[in-house]
Amino acid sequence: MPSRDKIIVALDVPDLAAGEKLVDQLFPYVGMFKVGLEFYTAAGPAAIRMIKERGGKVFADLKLHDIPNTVAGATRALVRLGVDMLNVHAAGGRSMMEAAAAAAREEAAAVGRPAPVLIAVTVLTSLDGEALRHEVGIEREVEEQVVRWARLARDSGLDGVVASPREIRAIREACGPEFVIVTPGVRPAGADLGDQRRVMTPAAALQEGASYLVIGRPITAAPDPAAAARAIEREMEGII
Ligand SMILES: O=c1ccn([C@@H]2O[C@H](COP(=O)(O)O)[C@@H](O)[C@H]2O)c(=O)[nH]1
Repeated sequence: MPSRDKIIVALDVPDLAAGEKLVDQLFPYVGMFKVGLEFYTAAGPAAIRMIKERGGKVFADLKLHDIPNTVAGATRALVRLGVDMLNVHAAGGRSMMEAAAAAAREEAAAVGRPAPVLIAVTVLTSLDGEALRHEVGIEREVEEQVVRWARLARDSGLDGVVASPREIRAIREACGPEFVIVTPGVRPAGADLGDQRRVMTPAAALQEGASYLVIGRPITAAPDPAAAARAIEREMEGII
């Protein structure tokens, strides 16, 4: 897979015009874009349609987390919008994830499209072990909790997980080579970490076995986003 197809650019922008500008700058170099909470809340389904109209793929990073019936309904709506990947929180449990998987499968068949890749968010990459234990109240090491949720996601019929690059090896060992591992928390050497806590460079994340890298601010906040994306791709070329 060429490196451009391994990168998912996080469009964390306040309005449709800002999203359009970035997609127009980046689409030749990046194949998939992530619409997350900020962009979707600001622009709604138009954010997804704008990317699809330009030929890009969409990861709807809405981190669904609710009772199974509600998550199934939201999943069906996202499938109808034509997203290529979407996610739910593993913390929602088995019934919720099974409901999402069934809804994705059934709605995709009903509209005659391939089912989107369905993944579960594990431990947010902004949390370190200290915060997981003392703030969230989970008395396990981060890696152990991530693998626990990855197994649950797999057993609930999901295709993969969102996790930090630091847990990739353990997830691969537990869930196998076909399991999709999407990793935010990616920072080129020397880049500002911002609110991220569990990070690796793009090349290191790829070497660990990531399926896709989610990269936002190191590309979108750069003076020339296309140049920043291409520099990251060049760093990755040597690994693929
Ligand atoms: O654990 C998670 C889950 C999702 N994200 C999202 O990824 C991007 C990362 O953006 P950067 O600017 O590269 O930090 C962002 O949209 C998050 O909502 C995550 O970071 N960690």
